[in-house]
Parts: sequence; C-alpha cells; structure tokens
Amino acid sequence: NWDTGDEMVEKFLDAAARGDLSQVSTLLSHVPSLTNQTGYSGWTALMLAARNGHYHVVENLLSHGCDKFIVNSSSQTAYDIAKFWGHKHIADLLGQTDDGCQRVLLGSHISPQENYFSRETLDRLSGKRTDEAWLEAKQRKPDTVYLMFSNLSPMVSTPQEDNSLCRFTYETVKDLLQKPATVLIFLGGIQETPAWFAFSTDEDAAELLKLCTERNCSFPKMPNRDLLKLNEEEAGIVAQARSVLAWHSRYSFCPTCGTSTKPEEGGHKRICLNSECRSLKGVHNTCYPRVDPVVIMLVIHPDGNQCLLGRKKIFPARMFSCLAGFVEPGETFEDAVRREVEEESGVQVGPVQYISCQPWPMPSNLMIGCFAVAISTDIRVDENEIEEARWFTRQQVIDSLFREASPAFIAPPRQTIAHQLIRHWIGMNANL
Ligand SMILES: NC(=O)C1=CN([C@@H]2O[C@H](COP(=O)(O)OP(=O)(O)OC[C@H]3O[C@@H](n4cnc5c(N)ncnc54)[C@H](O)[C@@H]3O)[C@@H](O)[C@H]2O)C=CC1
Ligand SMILES: [Mg+2]
Ligand SMILES: [Mg+2]
Ligand SMILES: [Mg+2]
Ligand SMILES: [Zn+2]
Repeated sequence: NWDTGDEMVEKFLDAAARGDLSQVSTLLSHVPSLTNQTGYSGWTALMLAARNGHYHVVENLLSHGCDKFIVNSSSQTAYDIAKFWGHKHIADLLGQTDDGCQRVLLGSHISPQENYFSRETLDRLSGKRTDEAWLEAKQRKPDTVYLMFSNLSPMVSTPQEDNSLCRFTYETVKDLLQKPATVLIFLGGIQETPAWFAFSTDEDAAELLKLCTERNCSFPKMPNRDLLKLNEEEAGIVAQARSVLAWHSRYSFCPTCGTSTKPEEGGHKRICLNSECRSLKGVHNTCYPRVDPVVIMLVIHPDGNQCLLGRKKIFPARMFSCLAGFVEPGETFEDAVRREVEEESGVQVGPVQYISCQPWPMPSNLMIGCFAVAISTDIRVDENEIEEARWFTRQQVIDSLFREASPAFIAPPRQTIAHQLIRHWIGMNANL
C-alpha cells in the first residue's frame, strides 16, 4: 500500500538502514528506480547500509546496480562511510573494481612503487662503475642486454597496444658500439647477471630497425605519449637510461671552460679534456648527470571538499591537472609549492604535505608530489603559464576518475603522478 513516492523512498531507505534484506529486495524488484534515491543529507540506501554494517544489503544493492560513486552532502561516498565506521569487509567490497581487482578507491595506500617510471628493477651496482675491467668483460657476455636509443627514444616493439623494449646482444650491436658518436651507459644488473647497458647512436634509424628480429619495431616520436605505454619494470629502466643519455647529449662541452668532455665511469660521469680545467680539481656537480626537482601539488580547498586543477594551452581538450613548477635555488619544496601556486593561480597556500615522488625523464625531472591546503580561494591565473584554473568538487573528481558519462573535466593519465595525487585525495575520507 504505497501511496506517495516520497513515502516509498523513506520506507526503502529505512529498510536499508535496518538491514532488512528481504524488504530491500522486494521494494527494488517492484520499483527499480528506488536504487539511487537519496534522503536526509543526500544519503543513499547504500550509504545507510554501509553505515550500519549490513554487508548483505550492501551486496544486494550493488548487484542491483546501485551507484557507489555518489557522494552525500558532506562529500562522502558509501566507501568513506564504511571505512570511518570500521566496517572493513564492507569497505573492501565497495573498494573493488568491476573486474574484482581491489583498491579502486583505496588511494591512501599509495607507495612510491606505484608511480610509473619509479620502479627500480635493476640493481644499479654503482660500485662497479669505476671497475673498467669488470665492465669490459660484462659487455662481451652473451647474456648481457643492450637497449638502443635514437634521438633519445628507445627502440620498442609494439605487439599490441603496449610497447616493449627491444633487447639486443653484444654480437648484434658491437659494430655500433665502436662508432665515435655512440654513448654507452651501464644501467646495472639483476644480482650482477645479466648486466644491462643502454646506448645512443646517430646512425640511420631505418637501418637500425633492420637489426631487430622482432616485428613492428620503431623509435617512438612522442616520448610524452609513447613512453607511457611500457610495463612498470621497463618504464623504470627507461627513466634511468633516457635521463642519463639526455644529459650526455647536452653536456658534450664542459660548462666550466667550454672544452670537449668525455664519458667515464660506465657513462655516469663526464670529464673535461682540458687538463688545466677547474672542474678537474675537487668534486664538481657539472661532471655528473643532473636532476631538476619539480614540485607538483594538489591544492585542497579550505572546506576540504574541492581541489584546484589547472590546464595549460598544450593539454588535450578538457584535461585539467595539478599545478607544478621547478624548484628554484635556495628554496625548500614547501616554499616552492607556495610560490608556484600563488604565481599560477593567485591562491595562497598554508600547510604542505609531501606524498610521493616520480622520476619524469623528459628529460630529467624529479616530480615531488604534495598536498597543499589553501588559505584563500579567489583564482587569478597567470595567463602565460595556465589557460584556466578551477575548483572541482569531490563528486566531479570521482565522476572523472571512475565514471564514463560526460565528466566535468578529463583527468591526466594514470601514469602521471598528478593522476595519483588526485586519486589519493579521493581515497582519503573527507570531512571526517
Ligand atoms: N608527471 C606529471 O604528472 C607532470 C609532470 N610535469 C613536468 O613538470 C615540468 C615543470 O612544470 P611547469 O609547470 O612547466 O614548471 P613552471 O611552472 O616552473 O614553469 C616552466 C617555466 O619555468 C622556467 N624554468 C625554470 N627552471 C627550469 C628548468 N630547470 N627547466 C626548464 N624550465 C625551467 C622556464 O621558463 C619554463 O618555461 C614540466 O615541464 C613537465 O615536464 C608537469 C605536470 C605534471
Ligand atoms: Mg610556474
Ligand atoms: Mg607550472
Ligand atoms: Mg616556475
Ligand atoms: Zn673544462
């Protein structure tokens, strides 16, 4: 005897809150449109069942297609609520992706290993870099792996959508290694064997491709896009190799006196050929591969439920990402976060918290990922750097990360630390 719609919604929400599984399923089978109805403060049946620990009701609601990505008026998802009230088994259920894989919302467990480009597959064996005899013997071993770079891109084969690195033996590449323009670097090994090397060559790319026995080989033209298609292990190796090779390509002359330099120590040092040069007296950082620190930050609104994202002109249409900027000399990364956010968006930032970092070999950045809490909210963008910056709500961010249908913006790809920071924020409980 259900007369008004409102009453029925109330009955349904109440049944979910009490854990009355049979009434929940009866109501849903008669009136499927009840599934995502909300009551007081935007709470859905799923949230109420999650709040009170009714596992089977949650399961049943999910099987009826209940939307777990809705947030209530405090910006909490059913997952946030289950987690806060200590119903771990329900939080686990809500955190699963459709393919059964855990942790769709559990960004709070982010570890450095989860950032693309940051997996250390090889032991760098840096102590061996000065052991020339050892390095030379390793170079000739039949199981030694060589990666070939042309124009700072590694040769990859593309069996399907993904790229995988082409691996060469000493026999195949030994002639190329003799060429004067070739730069060879020692990458390390897995418990010493096999050893891995990478080299760059300026020989004709079409000729180089003939050396590979695999099919569909190429030197990708757009590193920002194509280097994101490797598996995590190979991405970590490319991060090291590309940055060091890029450094060699830009430091062929000594920054101190302008004389030519040559590689040493397995390609991890360059020394000046002018025996009078100051760079040969004592230790000088110009002789070693450089890394540029960049802060990248998710700025969180003082209300805790919105974040600040910006877009550069060069971004694909509708993509918004975290603000970022180079650390300047004599600056802490907390200060760099405050300065860059203020410069680019006019927003002022108070507390800054480090989250995780990511090597970004384009050519040699280290992205230092932070959360930053805003203490002002008016946006005034620096149009030279940023086309637009906006506050986005948790619901908009959740829609963009997890739902298909026309979100308010497009998030950066999962391989970027920007994506991981945004996801990490969603995985944290709001307002609790
Ligand atoms: N992995 C990720 O999620 C993301 C990575 N990035 C990387 O971070 C880098 C820095 O971000 P931006 O917003 O461009 O920095 P930014 O806001 O500091 O502005 C870039 C400008 O800073 C100057 N600059 C100062 N030091 C520099 C240096 N060592 N190298 C080059 N330019 C320097 C140049 O004038 C340059 O045009 C980007 O180039 C990009 O490669 C940026 C966003 C996301
Ligand atoms: Mg800037
Ligand atoms: Mg910037
Ligand atoms: Mg800057
Ligand atoms: Zn010099």
